[in-house]
Parts: sequence; C-alpha cells; structure tokens
Amino acid sequence: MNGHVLRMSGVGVRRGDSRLLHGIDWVVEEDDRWVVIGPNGAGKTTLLRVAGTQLGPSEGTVELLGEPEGEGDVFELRPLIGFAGSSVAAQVPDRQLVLDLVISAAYGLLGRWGEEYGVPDHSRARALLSRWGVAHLAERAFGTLSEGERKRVLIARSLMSDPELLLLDEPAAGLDLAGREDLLNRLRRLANDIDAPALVVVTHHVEEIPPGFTHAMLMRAGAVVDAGPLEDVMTPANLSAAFGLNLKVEYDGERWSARAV
Ligand SMILES: Nc1ncnc2c1ncn2[C@@H]1O[C@H](COP(=O)(O)OP(=O)(O)OP(=O)(O)O)[C@@H](O)[C@H]1O
Repeated sequence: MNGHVLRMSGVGVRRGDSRLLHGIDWVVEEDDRWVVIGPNGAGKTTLLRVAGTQLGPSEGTVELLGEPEGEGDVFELRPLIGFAGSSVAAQVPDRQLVLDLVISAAYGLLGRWGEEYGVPDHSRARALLSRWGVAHLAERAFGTLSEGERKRVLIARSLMSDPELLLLDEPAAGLDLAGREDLLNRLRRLANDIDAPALVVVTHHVEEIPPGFTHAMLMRAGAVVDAGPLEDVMTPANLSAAFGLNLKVEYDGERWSARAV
C-alpha cells in the first residue's frame, strides 16, 4: 500500500435525475482522522456507502487500500473496512447476543449462525467491548440496549476485523450529553492510537468533532465545499456556505462550536 487507504477521483452517484454526489475528489491517508460535516441531505451517508463498497459510483473512480474498485475481490476487501451506523443497527435482530454480534464481525457477519470461534476471537471481542465500556453487556440481547449502548457495541463490532479504514456514520446521534461526551472521549483515544485504522466520522454538528481529528470535509448538495486539514477548512465562511446560514465558529484549542449570527 502506498500510504493512502482511499482515493476518490471525480466520483458521482446518480439516481434517476438526482445527483446524490458529484465531482468528489478525496484522498484518505492511513494516519488521517477525518470528519465529514454537512446539513441533512448533503450526501454524507452516500459518500460513506461508496467508501465502504456498499454502493458503486455512477462516474469517477474509487481506489481502496491500493486496489482500484472492481478489480479486487470485494469480499476480501470488506473485512478491511469497518462500518458502524444506524443502517447496521437496523439489520441486527433484537435477540442477537452482543458478544455474538461482535465476534461474528470477524467474518463480516451480522450475528452468529453456528460457526465456531477460537479463544483469540473471544478474547478480542471481549477486549473491544471492554475498551468501549460495554463489557458488562456481552450476554445481553442487542434489542434490550439503550441507544448509547448500541452505538458503543456497534463501534466495538466494527473494529473486530482489525480494519484499515473505519467509517462511523453519526456515532453521536441520539445520545444524551453525558453519552456524547463519553463517546467523544473514546473517539479521542482512538484518534490518538497510532495502531488505529484511518478514521472517517460523519456528523451534522461541529460540537461532535472529536479532539485529535486531523481533517474535515464540508459537504452541501452532493458536492464538497472544502476539504483538508481541520483548521484550514473550519472557517466561518466555509461552514456558513455548507449550512446555508451565517455562522460564528469558535475553537477552544480542543473542541469546536458554531452558532447563527
Ligand atoms: N435511492 C435514492 N433515490 C433518490 N434520491 C436518493 C436516494 N438515496 C438518497 N437519496 C437522496 O440523496 C440525498 C443525499 O442523501 P444522504 O443520505 O447521503 O445525505 P446525508 O448527508 O447523509 O443526510 P442526513 O444528514 O439527513 O442523514 C438526499 O436528498 C436523499 O433524499
């Protein structure tokens, strides 16, 4: 691999007459920690689905982990890309046990179907649940968890296959203040871990940018407003353009905030 885990050139996605994405040029390097920010309908989830090989582009090229898309075996590539988001949560049967949900991600599955797992798999799954503060939930059914507990279990699951690229779609959505702060703290630790994969986190809120993140992409109407190092991109002019209203933006050296003026 030549340093970058993901390269998109001129990527567009069309559905009928709608352009969900257009003209996306994006390179994610292996040490990058990206946040993708934009208003509802900007195309963030669509972008993540293209990055995660769940959706092919209508135009342009995507190169993942050094393989041009379409040339590598997508089933070999997928375990190298971790993904957590509400679309995954929606597919998990309520009765699925948490430990089984995490451990089965080693094979790209969404639950256990009778396959055997060894001691290293069990140890890794329990260690990940512990790192995300949900070890005590290992024997619980997924359907009985709170929103915050589900988010953390799904992130633990997304790391099970030791991915090269981790994609998190709105990890803080639906969390209360304590839950959001706890999650941001854990994401900060992940961002600062030199063994962690390249990270891409999607959010609507600049307050949810975890400390330690290095790059930002701002999106509006399926296109990139600006992308690059966080401090260069997070200007009032850029954020105002992305959200379509006049914004004041503040940074306290660790966390960002924005409000209308
Ligand atoms: N299959 C489809 N056909 C037509 N339009 C679609 C289709 N899928 C998504 N869209 C539209 O594409 C746009 C981008 O959707 P996407 O979910 O990527 O946005 P988003 O930035 O993640 O939004 P949100 O923040 O609300 O989750 C939306 O306007 C959505 O309605």
